Amino acid sequence: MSPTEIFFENRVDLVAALVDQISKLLSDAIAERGQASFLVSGGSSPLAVYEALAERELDWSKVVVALVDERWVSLDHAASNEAFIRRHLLRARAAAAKFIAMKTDEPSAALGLANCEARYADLPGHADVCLLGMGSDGHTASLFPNAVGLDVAMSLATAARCAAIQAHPSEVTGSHTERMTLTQYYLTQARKRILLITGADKRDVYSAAKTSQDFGATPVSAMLQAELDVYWAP
Ligand SMILES: O=C(O)[C@H](O)[C@@H](O)[C@H](O)[C@H](O)COP(=O)(O)O
Repeated sequence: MSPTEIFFENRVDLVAALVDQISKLLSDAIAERGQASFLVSGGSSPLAVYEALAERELDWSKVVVALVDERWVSLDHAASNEAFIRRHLLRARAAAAKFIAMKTDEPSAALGLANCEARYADLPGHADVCLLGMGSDGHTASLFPNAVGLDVAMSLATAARCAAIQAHPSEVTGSHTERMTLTQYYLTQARKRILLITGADKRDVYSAAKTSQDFGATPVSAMLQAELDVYWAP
């Protein structure tokens, strides 16, 4: 199986097409199953997508939005993915959506894991839409290269949905090495997986990741083994 590549000449066209696609998937899920679930990434790439989606007319009260990953910081911290999603997606019409946060009161992701898993148990076995990003180091979600906890997070031997991660400090992680992530297992259960990447550098990282079998060094490669739509623009 190889990824379906949906490449654009510019980011404006990419955002318009992706917003149309996600709204359609969420509306179809509501029509078919009475509710929709949307797994969302942080990072900078999806900002314009969330801003536009929030204005879309769909029955947001039937949508559950849940994080793909989180940095272990409080809600008032600039690096909080929860704060990012609340600010850019859970506003306007989308303010009516339900939201599942990852950060708990426990001092570490490992200690918060049981609580986080309990929250995510409210989601269906197959989320409807999962929007992923990718870092220049080949991470996706918070599946970071050679991180502590990566083996558990990428193990397909359990059906756990959440995993605690300690990434190595790098230019990409900065000081935010303590993370919670959805597991590879639960990410790949989503009915539609979308990888959003922009820029020439990330296209090169993606091209190399497509053929890599070293999932520990390039975790996004594992996601590229399953069906996935890749949205890219320069
Ligand atoms: O919170 C996070 O760090 C993410 O969810 C992460 O996996 C992100 O999607 C990539 O790092 C891409 O980030 P950018 O969009 O900022 O390049």
